[in-house]
Order: sequence, then C-alpha cells, then structure tokens
Amino acid sequence: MSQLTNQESAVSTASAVAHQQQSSAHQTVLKLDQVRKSYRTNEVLKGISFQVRAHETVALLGPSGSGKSTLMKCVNLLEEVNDGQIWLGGTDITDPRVDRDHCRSRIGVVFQQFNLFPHMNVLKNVTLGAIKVHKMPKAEATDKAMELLDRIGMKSKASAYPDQLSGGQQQRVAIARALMCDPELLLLDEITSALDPMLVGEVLEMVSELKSRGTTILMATHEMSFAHDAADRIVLLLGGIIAEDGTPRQVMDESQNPQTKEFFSHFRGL
Ligand SMILES: Nc1ncnc2c1ncn2[C@@H]1O[C@H](COP(=O)(O)OP(=O)(O)OP(=O)(O)O)[C@@H](O)[C@H]1O
Repeated sequence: MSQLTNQESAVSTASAVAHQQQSSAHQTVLKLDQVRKSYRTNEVLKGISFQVRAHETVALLGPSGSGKSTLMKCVNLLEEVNDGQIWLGGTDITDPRVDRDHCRSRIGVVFQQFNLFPHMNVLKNVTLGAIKVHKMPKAEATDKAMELLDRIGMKSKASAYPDQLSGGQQQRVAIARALMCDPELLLLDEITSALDPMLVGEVLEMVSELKSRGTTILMATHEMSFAHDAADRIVLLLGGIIAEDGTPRQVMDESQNPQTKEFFSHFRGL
C-alpha cells in the first residue's frame, strides 16, 4: 500500500471527521420535554422543551433572572425538576432510578466563577477529576491534559497556580478540565460574565474552536454578538417559557414577536 503524504493524510482525516459528524449530525444529545422547576411558589421554568443535536452549538439567551442557570443546573442534576423529563442520549436522567453521578460524568460543565482549586497547579486541576472520578490512569490523564493544554496555548503554564493566571486563562483551563473525559455534552454557564472585558475574546475564541471540532455545546450567555455569529441555534427564555427556538437569523433578526424584539433591542449596536 502506498504511503500517504502528510497533506493526503490530513485531508483523509478531515473527511473522516466530516463523515462522522454528518452521520451523527441528527442524533439528539439532549432533549428537554415539558420541564418545570419552581423555587417554593416561584415557578421559574414553565414547561420547557427543546433539543440539542450532535455537534450543535446552542446559545441559551434570556434576561437576567429568566432561568438560564436554573435550566443548566437541572440538566447537570444539581437541581431536581418538578415535572417533565430530561434525556441525555437514550437516558432519562430525571428518572430517580438512574445513577446520577454516572449521568453527570457524561456532561462537561463550566460555570461563571472560576472553579479551579487554588492550592493545585494547572495540571493537577485538569487531571484530578479524570483520575479520581473517572478512574483514568494517571499517565494517561497527564498525557491527555498536556495535549489539551497545548491546544489552548497553556502547556507552558502546567505548573502554574490559578492565582498566577489571568481570569481568561483560568476559564480556558476550566474548559480543558471539562473536556478531559470526552463529554457527550458541554454546558457553559455564563463563562465570560465574571471576566474583564479584555479577556472575554480569548475564551470565546476557544468556544469557537471547540465548535469547529464538532463539540456539542449548550451555552447560557449574555454575549449577543457571539451568539449571533457562532451559534447554530438560539433558544430564548422569556417569562419561564421558550419564546424562540431557531437560527440566529430567524430569532435575532427576523422574529416579529414583540417581546423578542424588545429583548434584542437592548443589544442593538453593541
Ligand atoms: N436556589 C434558589 N432558591 C430560590 N430561588 C432561586 C434559586 N436560584 C435561582 N432562583 C430564582 O430563580 C429565578 C431564575 O434565576 P436564574 O439564576 O436561573 O436566572 P438566570 O437567567 O440565570 O439569571 P442571570 O442571567 O442573572 O444569571 C430568579 O428569580 C432567582 O431569584
């Protein structure tokens, strides 16, 4: 058999990835079906249904207090739904009989606040969960972490401690950690909200890079122009229900729903 040149091999790898993405493109990774969630008498989610398909980036938008974080916490099983179902692949993760830790281990999560352990260096922060929770052998975890850190330009910071990094670098490390065990779904909950505006770009760039590699992402965000340019779909939460679910163009530019128009009018020109 003839040897492939580097270029041929890169083309064949890219087409294999594209083929794999095409064949699984319509698979539903996450499905919410009539999800309801209340805090005492305050019903925050009033029957939420939508899906995230394989390799999609879905931006979850809505005013402050509309329930974006609550929804993310329900998906990650940090909050219990009062009614409805959440399916991860073929598993109803709201079924009380499921192994919740196992379900959680299939999802990568990054929150607004930096969640790195201050007393551990970057490498340890990235590998800890993989080794302790997923029982990944230490050498494999180290190799994988170094590969991920290399990809995000942070390999040289593997021995640094969180307080020696900028907020943007810390968030990129948190994303790398969430990717360690190849999660089926990546949940990003307002990951740029606590950042100095100067540092937002580098984190969003990393999200774009993940998207281009086919990662399946559900992202709650206030970054409207990023959602417009980078998301495949927008889900807009207003008053506890889904006001819109469509492409950025359909939702942000073309919707005739007065509440939708009012919401986006605050961001025009930003
Ligand atoms: N643990 C809790 N106990 C009681 N009420 C809560 C709790 N968490 C959230 N809420 C309420 O639920 C509603 C939705 O909050 P949530 O944080 O989900 O909104 P959000 O859309 O993520 O807001 P933001 O964009 O400001 O982060 C708010 O009225 C909030 O006060």
